Amino acid sequence: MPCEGGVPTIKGGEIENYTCQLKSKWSVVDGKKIRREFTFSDFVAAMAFANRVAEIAESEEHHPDLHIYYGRVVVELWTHAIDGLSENDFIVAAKIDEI
Ligand SMILES: C[C@H](O)[C@H](O)[C@H]1CNC2=NC(N)=NC(=O)C2=N1
Repeated sequence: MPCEGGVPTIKGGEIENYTCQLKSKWSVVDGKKIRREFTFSDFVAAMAFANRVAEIAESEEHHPDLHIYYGRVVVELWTHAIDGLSENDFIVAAKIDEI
């Protein structure tokens, strides 16, 4: 379900319960975002990955912040509507981990 507010943020020890269920190691930023860096051979490969992330974001109606560099993409997930983490962030992270 897309988030339009009205749900509590996932906080504290609960964040760890979610991150440890992800296949890869996402770091927690300021207790309100999760972040992972992906590396690639060049810019074209990084862009191709970013476009696959965009497809997931559109189908889930939940959109990460993407920082695209030569050979590197940084993905940050947080839920704007509640200014913190929701289950949607972990669902999208799990799908990105499958790319
Ligand atoms: C109406 C629409 O589905 C909502 O605005 C969605 C869109 N994508 C979103 N993405 C993220 N990361 N946070 C949100 O709160 C959010 N809200």
